[in-house]
Amino acid sequence: MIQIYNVCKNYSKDSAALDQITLKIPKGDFVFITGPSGAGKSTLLKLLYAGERPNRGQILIDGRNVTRMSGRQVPFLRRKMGVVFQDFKLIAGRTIYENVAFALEVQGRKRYEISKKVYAALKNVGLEHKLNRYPLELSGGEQQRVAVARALVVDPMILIADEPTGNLDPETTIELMELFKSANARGSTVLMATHDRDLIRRYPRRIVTLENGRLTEDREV
Ligand SMILES: Nc1ncnc2c1ncn2[C@@H]1O[C@H](COP(=O)(O)OP(=O)(O)OP(=O)(O)O)[C@@H](O)[C@H]1O
Repeated sequence: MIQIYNVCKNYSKDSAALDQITLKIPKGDFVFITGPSGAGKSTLLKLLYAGERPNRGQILIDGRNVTRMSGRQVPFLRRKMGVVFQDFKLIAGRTIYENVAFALEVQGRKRYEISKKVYAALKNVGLEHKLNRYPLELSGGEQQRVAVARALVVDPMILIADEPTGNLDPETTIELMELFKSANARGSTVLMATHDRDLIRRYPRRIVTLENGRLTEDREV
């Protein structure tokens, strides 16, 4: 369960990126965060993985107060999360295998367990045959599928995706949505920021709309 109470975030004194946001997201939900450019979508997601801190308000994830977490506790919070970005954010100097294995290595998992899980995660996105390649040798759609494998390899409690389909063609977008749907069916709570109205129509889910940092709509379709 994610509980967001009265959260405000200002990057500068005169404008609020988020203004008094209150939101409850039960375990297993699939939520689209939508709204115009600059509405605060990315900021809201960043607060959840402690990439930014709110100026006011509280965020509880599974009963733990993210807003009060020390820097040392943040990596433990992130172990429960998979994050996917529009620009993939793969490490260029590491192979596909190494990119996906990284999160498990940080968790101190055993070598054979890592290789089993990485292979399964890459197979799930149809890229097990490219595990020795480097990110820049792959197409954009393939790179995003690696990023999804990296996010899902930890069996995340929460999958956070910030405009993940922004650089993808329509077919790859559908493949990615199907991967998110099955992760959700396996129990991950999914939060996905998107501008894409067609996508939201195609995959009817809970829709949270932000405008100018305010929550203007929260509906289930
Ligand atoms: N690091 C930052 N420093 C200063 N201002 C920022 C920073 N990040 C975001 N902002 C501002 O906060 C507001 C919300 O930005 P945010 O990126 O959360 O919006 P968004 O809805 O995700 O937009 P987009 O759809 O264009 O990505 C905007 O006015 C933006 O300019």
